[in-house]
Amino acid sequence: MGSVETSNKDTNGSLLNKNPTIVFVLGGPGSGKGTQCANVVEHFGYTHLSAGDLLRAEIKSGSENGTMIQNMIKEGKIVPSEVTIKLLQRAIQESGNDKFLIDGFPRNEENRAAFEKVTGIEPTFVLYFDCPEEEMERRLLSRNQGREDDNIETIRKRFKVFLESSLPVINYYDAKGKVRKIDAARPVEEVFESAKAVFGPKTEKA
Ligand SMILES: Nc1ncnc2c1ncn2[C@@H]1O[C@H](COP(=O)(O)OP(=O)(O)OP(=O)(O)O)[C@@H](O)[C@H]1O
Ligand SMILES: O=c1ccn([C@@H]2O[C@H](COP(=O)(O)O)[C@@H](O)[C@H]2O)c(=O)[nH]1
Ligand SMILES: [Mg+2]
Repeated sequence: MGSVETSNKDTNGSLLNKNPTIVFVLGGPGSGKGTQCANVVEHFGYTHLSAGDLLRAEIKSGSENGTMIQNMIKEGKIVPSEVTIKLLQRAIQESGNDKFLIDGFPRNEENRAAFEKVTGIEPTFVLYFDCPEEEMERRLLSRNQGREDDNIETIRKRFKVFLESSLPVINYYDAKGKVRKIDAARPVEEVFESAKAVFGPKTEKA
């Protein structure tokens, strides 16, 4: 595993020069982050980067970190920041866009601090999909996408990690006035109406 690149013009110049809009999309497992990001992409022209999807693609690619990532995902654990941040940086740079929904990251305080240090970027705001555990559990158990972590044992571990490690990140940004909290326990269309209000008519594609 390599070290995290430090913030400087050579490694991050193109990222910083574009001064991208970054929205962190957070919420418990199964709260509907991916579902709503797809809607936001459609309406507002953002690029959706799911950290979990990038990690799963890394496993499939046969990367040297693949086995480690796979084991951590099976246990619901958080992959080291340096791995996830490198994948995000690469995806941002390859996208050609300047506005991003970063879904499911940062997952803990270390992720958050490392991302800000490496990229020099703070999110414009944080979209937080708030949903009760019973509803998230129901959704995950009927998702049927063949995810190795959608079983009750791993789901419980993921809920625990969310409460202990990810909620503090949301609280950190809340204290800075950056959190836009949405009641995600409603039908998809209603949740999206609330999300639309956050992004606002000014950024909607014609
Ligand atoms: N508002 C909703 N009402 C009912 N079902 C929903 C709603 N939003 C999403 N779902 C369904 O719940 C499941 C989980 O949704 P999704 O994959 O978007 O969640 P997620 O937050 O990205 O989960 P994860 O953190 O595990 O990646 C999917 O099967 C999706 O179709
Ligand atoms: O920043 C991240 C994002 C994800 N993980 C690991 O992946 C799984 C699945 O993530 P989803 O967002 O539900 O797709 C998660 O439980 C972690 O094990 C990560 O380590 N860091
Ligand atoms: Mg998801």
